[in-house]
Amino acid sequence: MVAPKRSMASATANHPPLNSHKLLRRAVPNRVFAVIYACAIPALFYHHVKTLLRPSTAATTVAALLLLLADAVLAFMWTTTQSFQLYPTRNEEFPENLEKVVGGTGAFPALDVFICTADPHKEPPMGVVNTALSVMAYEYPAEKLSVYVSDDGGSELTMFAFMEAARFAGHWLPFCRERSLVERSPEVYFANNHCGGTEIDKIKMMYESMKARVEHVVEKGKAGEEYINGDRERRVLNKWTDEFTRQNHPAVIEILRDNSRDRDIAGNVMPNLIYLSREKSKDVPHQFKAGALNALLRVSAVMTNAPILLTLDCDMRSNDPETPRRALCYLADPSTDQPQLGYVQFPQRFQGINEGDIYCGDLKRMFQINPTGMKNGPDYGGSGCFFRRRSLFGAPSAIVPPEIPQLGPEHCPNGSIGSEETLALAQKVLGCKYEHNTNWGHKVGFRYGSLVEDYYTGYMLQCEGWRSAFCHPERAAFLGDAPICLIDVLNQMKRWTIGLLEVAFSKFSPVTYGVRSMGLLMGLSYAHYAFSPMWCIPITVYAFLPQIALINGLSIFPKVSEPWFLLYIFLFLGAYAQDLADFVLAGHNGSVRRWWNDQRMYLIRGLTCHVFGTIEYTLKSLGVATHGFNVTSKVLDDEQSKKYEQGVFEFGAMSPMFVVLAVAAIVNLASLLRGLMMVVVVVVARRSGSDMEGLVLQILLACFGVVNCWPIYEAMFIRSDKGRMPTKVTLASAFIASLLCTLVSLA
Ligand SMILES: O=c1ccn([C@@H]2O[C@H](COP(=O)(O)OP(=O)(O)O[C@H]3O[C@H](CO)[C@@H](O)[C@H](O)[C@H]3O)[C@@H](O)[C@H]2O)c(=O)[nH]1
Ligand SMILES: [Mn+2]
Repeated sequence: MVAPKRSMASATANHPPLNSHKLLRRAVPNRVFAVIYACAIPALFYHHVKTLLRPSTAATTVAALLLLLADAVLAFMWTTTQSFQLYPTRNEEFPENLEKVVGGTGAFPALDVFICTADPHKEPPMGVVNTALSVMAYEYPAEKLSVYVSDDGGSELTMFAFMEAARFAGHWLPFCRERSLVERSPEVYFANNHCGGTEIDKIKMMYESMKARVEHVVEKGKAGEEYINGDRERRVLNKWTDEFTRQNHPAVIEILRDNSRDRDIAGNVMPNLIYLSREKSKDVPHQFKAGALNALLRVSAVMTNAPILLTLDCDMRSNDPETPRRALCYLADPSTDQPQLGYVQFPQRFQGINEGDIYCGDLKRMFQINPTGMKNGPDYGGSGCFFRRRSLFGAPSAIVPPEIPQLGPEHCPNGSIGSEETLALAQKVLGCKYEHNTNWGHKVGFRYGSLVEDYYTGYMLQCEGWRSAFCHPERAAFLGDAPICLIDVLNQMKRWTIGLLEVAFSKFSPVTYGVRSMGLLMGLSYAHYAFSPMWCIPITVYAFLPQIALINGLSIFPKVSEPWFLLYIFLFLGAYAQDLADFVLAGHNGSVRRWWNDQRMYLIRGLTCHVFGTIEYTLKSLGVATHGFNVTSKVLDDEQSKKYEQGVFEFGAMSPMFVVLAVAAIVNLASLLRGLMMVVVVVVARRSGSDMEGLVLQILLACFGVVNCWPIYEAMFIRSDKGRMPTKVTLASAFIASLLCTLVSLA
């Protein structure tokens, strides 16, 4: 599979390799294909110009102009995708050599783990607890491991859950180690291990009773007296006074486990576990997740200041206790460009995706395929990323020191994490006004200004000269929850659309600033995402224009007998075939069925979240509206889960996005029927098909649209369950569709 010439392993004369980086053989066909395709594109534009110059009616001119615009966007997007195709690589790690190279575990660097949560109702505390327990149980020296949980929900429910978890951890961690468990999230472990044994039963009961208590408290919205364990817990929960609200509260910081003091039931050191909720005030913008991460960055600097950090979303549990060692294969490798390696990104992988992955929840292209092709390493994905702390403080060559030395990456915290002095400073750096007139969010830490703070931060770090490494072991290092409800998926993508456009049209746009800072290919990679909302232009044009033209008997594409016809076929099939090949070759469930659903989601997004996100972005830029970070729900509704598992689309919500989808579905169906009728007339009347020749591409396109829209027809006309398309949406769409077709025919 690999071309040995370009392979680079990290071994030197002195030590065995920790990782290898190889160019895949498919680089050659990819490049050849890129050249051929690149020649076909100008031919298409030549054809467009010729069509435009021909004398024609107003309708055909408008159609030709729209097609030209759509194809120009497609050509731009194609160009950006080439940045992932020319250098496809594969990395491999050799953690078995780590001790030999670095020295024993005693020489491992300390590791601070950041877990973000923001809403106890959308992100159930038991899920967050499981994530935290799974990383506390990492196969890593406990005296070097600290887990920090940031709660932007400022919730006593989450606090309560963590006090319970801290106690349970004392039993759970030795249990995992003694048995060398691979699965260290108790929820998943107990769900998969039925065969008991007294000890397993005992700890399982302990877990179940903790879970019941936490869930009960969450349901009631308050920890009743009977759930509170001792004075200390009471004191902690008393911080939640009546004035304490989610948007307005003082900073809370609670050390739940302290590795200088606490031991598990087997007498081993336990990792630090720290809960914090930064100060919030309605008048001070809190910068969403980026703000939370910067608060974490500061508090951890004051307390432990580990040189390596791991960021995790609250639903991204560890699925492999060896993961930090894998990350060290890059971060501790003495033979790579050490000083420039800023972070190691593991792909976000998801649990509970249905067999066909109908909503493209895997986001395989974004998380698994594209990162392998980025020349300077992948972008930052928000979760499952090990950073070198130093990389968040300015370029590799020029450190940007924070406003107080205690926060700097080189500072050595002395004293215990619970000392009065440390806690006072921690409290101070959690203040909501702390960042005023500092570099936080601009030159230091996670970057502000985009709702996709992950993408933006990785981008800015790479512009500064940091590199990154992609680490994708066979067994997923982390597993998270993907939204399983179509409207949730679309709303998530709408938030991303807004965030990406914020970067695309900033002074740091990848096409200008990015290309200048990182070179053409890396600039294009980032441009591919920043401008991805532009997909909505060609997708909307191709979903409506040819179909409406067909209904009106207007030909807008070349005839079958013209050579241009073949050009269209090549461009379409060529792009699709390459896309399919990429998807399947990437492995990890790369079935043709999943690919088909993946491409359908591209079309759906193009008609919905990209359009609505762009509108919201524009309104925001004009100062008409604002938008926040709408946290994706991680709650699983039983009925919805069942539906999802069966692979049935869920439309049971009133949303303008569904109206657009339904209109497109109806227009495509009507157009296909009209086209087929015309064919039948030609055949029955035994006329020559020459006047049909110009409509063949349009009929094929309508057919493609209809096949893609199948779940929408089912939801509109066949299903009767709760997840069907609301009747109001269907009626409104039918009305709009007919209006659209009539208006055009009048024009
Ligand atoms: O004000 C906020 C908002 C969100 N979060 C946390 O951010 C994480 C991601 O939020 P989620 O609703 O799950 O967003 P997703 O769209 O699923 O997340 C993707 O997109 C985000 C950017 O939009 C990235 O931050 C994430 O890492 C990436 O997985 C969660 O742990 C939240 O608790 C906060 O801490 N504070
Ligand atoms: Mn998420």
